[in-house]
Amino acid sequence: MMKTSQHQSECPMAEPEATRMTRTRIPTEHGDFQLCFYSNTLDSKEHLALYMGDLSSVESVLVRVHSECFTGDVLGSRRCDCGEQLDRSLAMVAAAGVGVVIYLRQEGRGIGLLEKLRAYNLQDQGYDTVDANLMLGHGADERDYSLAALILEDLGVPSVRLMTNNPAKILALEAAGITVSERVSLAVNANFDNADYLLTKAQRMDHLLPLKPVRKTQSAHES
Ligand SMILES: Nc1nc2c(ncn2[C@@H]2O[C@H](COP(=O)(O)OP(=O)(O)OP(=O)(O)O)[C@@H](O)[C@H]2O)c(=O)[nH]1
Ligand SMILES: [Zn+2]
Repeated sequence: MMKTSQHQSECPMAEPEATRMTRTRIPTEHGDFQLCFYSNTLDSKEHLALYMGDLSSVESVLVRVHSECFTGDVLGSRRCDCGEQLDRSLAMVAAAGVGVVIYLRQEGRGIGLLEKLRAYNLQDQGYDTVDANLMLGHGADERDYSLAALILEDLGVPSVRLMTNNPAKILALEAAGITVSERVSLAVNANFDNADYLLTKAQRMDHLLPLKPVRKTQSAHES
């Protein structure tokens, strides 16, 4: 699908558009995915979608809308649950045979990597993940899901079974025109390094997390 944005500068209120630039096969440990690269008229980031199977073969498609986390996704940082969630969502799509993982470049809940790293330093001084963002002059969560909705539209996916623990993400996708027929839990095990962070997400950001106590005497390398 090709959409153009030639009138955007003349009309600042124009609806955002996403354009699939190319698609290629990516073999992973979970099987072969199709990777789609999107350009868009909202920002200059490289948003992506990985999918498997015939997306028109099911009424409601298993979907993960993942927000970029360099530290968690690439480095395997234990400060958060992102890397494990990404891996688990790919595995769940592979097990289902049909599904999509959208990879939105909204690092640090939209504040970017530099500011997220500064927020980590504040968290090491005792502030939680919400207050650290606020102290840096940001909102607690600055993400926007309109591009995820456009990507789903491009893939012909109007209805999703969304892998998430975040009720705000469900509401945002529905506001953008996507039907969320079901929430599929994507909880991962807490570890010594992310237990407080997950607790804050449950208590201050309403994430639906079944939290088990983590022994504080545990080594940082145990789970
Ligand atoms: N600003 C900030 N961003 C963080 C922090 N920890 C993780 N992130 C970012 O948070 C985003 C992931 O959001 P989460 O709150 O973990 O989860 P979610 O996507 O809202 O919800 P789920 O769908 O359940 O995963 C990624 O962009 C991470 O880079 C933090 O302490 N501060
Ligand atoms: Zn993370």
